[in-house]
Amino acid sequence: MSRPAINLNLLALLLALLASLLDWTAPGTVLSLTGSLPIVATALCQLAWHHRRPALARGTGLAVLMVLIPALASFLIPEYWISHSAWNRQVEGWTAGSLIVDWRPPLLVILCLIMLIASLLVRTRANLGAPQLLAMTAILLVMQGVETWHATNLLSLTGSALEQAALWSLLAAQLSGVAVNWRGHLPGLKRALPAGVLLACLTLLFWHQQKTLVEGNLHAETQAQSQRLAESLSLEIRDHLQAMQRFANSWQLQDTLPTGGQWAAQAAPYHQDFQYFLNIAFIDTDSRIRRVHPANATNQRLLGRRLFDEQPAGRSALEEALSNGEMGRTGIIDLLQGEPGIIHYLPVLDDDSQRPRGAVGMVVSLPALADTLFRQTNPSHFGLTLMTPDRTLAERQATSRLATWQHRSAIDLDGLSLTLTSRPTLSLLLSRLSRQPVVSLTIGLLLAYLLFMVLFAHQHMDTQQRLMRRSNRELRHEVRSRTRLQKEVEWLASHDDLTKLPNRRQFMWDLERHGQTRPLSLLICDIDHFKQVNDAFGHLQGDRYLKSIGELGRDIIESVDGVFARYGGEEFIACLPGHDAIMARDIAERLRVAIQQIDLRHADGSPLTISIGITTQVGGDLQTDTLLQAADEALYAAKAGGRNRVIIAPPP
Ligand SMILES: Nc1nc2c(ncn2[C@@H]2O[C@H](COP(=O)(O)OP(=O)(O)OP(=O)(O)O)[C@@H](O)[C@H]2O)c(=O)[nH]1
Repeated sequence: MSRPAINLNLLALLLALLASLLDWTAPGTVLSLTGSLPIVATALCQLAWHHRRPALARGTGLAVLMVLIPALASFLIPEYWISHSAWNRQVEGWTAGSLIVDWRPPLLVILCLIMLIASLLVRTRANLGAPQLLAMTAILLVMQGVETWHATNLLSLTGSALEQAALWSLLAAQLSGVAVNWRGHLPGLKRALPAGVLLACLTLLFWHQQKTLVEGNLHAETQAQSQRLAESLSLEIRDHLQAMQRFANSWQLQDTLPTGGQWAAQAAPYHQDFQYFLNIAFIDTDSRIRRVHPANATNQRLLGRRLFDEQPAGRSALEEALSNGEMGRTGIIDLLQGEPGIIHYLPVLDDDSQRPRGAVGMVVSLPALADTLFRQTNPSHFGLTLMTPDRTLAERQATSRLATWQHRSAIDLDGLSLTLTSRPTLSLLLSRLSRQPVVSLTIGLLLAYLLFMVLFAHQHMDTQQRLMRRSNRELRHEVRSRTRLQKEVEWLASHDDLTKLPNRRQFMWDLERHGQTRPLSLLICDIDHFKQVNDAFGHLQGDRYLKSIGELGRDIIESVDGVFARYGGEEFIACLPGHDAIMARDIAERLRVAIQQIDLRHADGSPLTISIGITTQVGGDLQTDTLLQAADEALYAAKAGGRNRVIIAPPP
């Protein structure tokens, strides 16, 4: 249980609770509490972990993940799988009018919490990727800081300052509690962590760039939509002016004032097409309203009224038509009907004199005109306002919550400048917002984690292989030295250490090996008066004499494919397979003479000599004891006969 880790966790818990409290008390943001609550739960989960309650920590962590993963999914799943409005339908029952964005924590907070909890679920073990998860949490937190300062996002993707501070504390708590356990994995971490962190950083940069691009495109798209709406308003005005021009011209051929019936019949189709005309009236040269359509009660009351008196704001426009025979248009005025609008006056000219006989007046209600236009867009997509520089003419509220974006489009209304302000709704934007940047971010972070795991495992395997290679080398070395030792032991067991000749036991085996060869001769050689050598020169010199005789004996006997061995003390023994007694005697003589001739002398200067007893088996089974005894007896005879001679034992 690490004290600093617990303190840092408590700090995180305090900060998260404070953030929740502020969210709770802030007006209208009660639902953003959901951003802080998972942080509180994660802090509790970490506290349980640091208090050595792993089961409780795992349970809490899994419960938080069960909330966070659907929240992350709502950022990832394409609109055509689960639409944004479907997500909203899930939550609108919880509190009236709430949207999914009110309930889910910001994207970067979700990712940070998932990393922190995942790190606990893998028991903060380096070989299960905990260092990479915590490093990615740190990178995400840095990104949150950057996003907070340069927030141009459609949605807030970051936690509040308090929430970010709480997340930093949670991260510090985990690091202070577990980093010490990773010391043993330093080579693996050195190889895997830089690559994993680099990929995570690149992923975040790529995500940031993609997100900016996607939001920019969406902004341009909704702005273009707003612009098209403004242009269609201008087109509408132009259309109705052209239509009314035709309407005015149609009266030129008629000499008399149109009857009420004629007027209604002609004006009705136009009114049908342009329903925002409050009326279409015929005004005589004295500015009196003589005919009006539609003939509703309001319009009926206008009949006979003199506009020069009744509507001074429109006088100059009317005079333009009645006096100059040109089309006149009022500015935006308060109409007699009590709403803002504009009136177009089109002269009706006498066909012969081309003098005005009156004018057609078209009264356009701007709220009604705007309404016609507004009806072209879905109220759940945009909030719209039509305004002059100093007054609002018409407004259409959206049925859904508005985003912060606002598009302004200028409208040229036959020389009058209006502004159409459109504000897209949050639902519209979120339903059109591409999920690709968040998908890339999630996949990129997952790949960064996997890259860490692969490199870490690779390094681990490398170390294991190195250790295995080293222990194999040591094992091979051990086997070699044991084999050498074994051979030495075997050699010592079968050889005489002084003369390096086979010893008696080995000789017996060799004799058995040649046991089937006939004839088979056996020689026993004994140095004459060797005791005197020892006595005169000492044992060491005696040993040197023994070695010299051994070397000479081996050379001569092995040159005829025989075996020469030390029989014991100053005695040697030889076996000559395939040699009969005569041949054996010749070889023995050669040996005797050779020894006499080398420079081995007694103290009195006389040469060292040997006596040799020979026996030969020419047939029958090998009778070692008999042979040995016969050779020994022959040797005894040689000694008794005066030494320095070769005696052949009599045949058995
Ligand atoms: N230096 C040395 N002397 C040895 C070794 N083995 C036996 N001897 C000596 O060989 C001598 C044998 O002496 P004896 O058995 O009396 O025989 P001898 O002196 O050779 O006389 P004869 O055999 O009768 O001619 C002894 O003095 C032993 O100590 C050995 O390995 N090294």
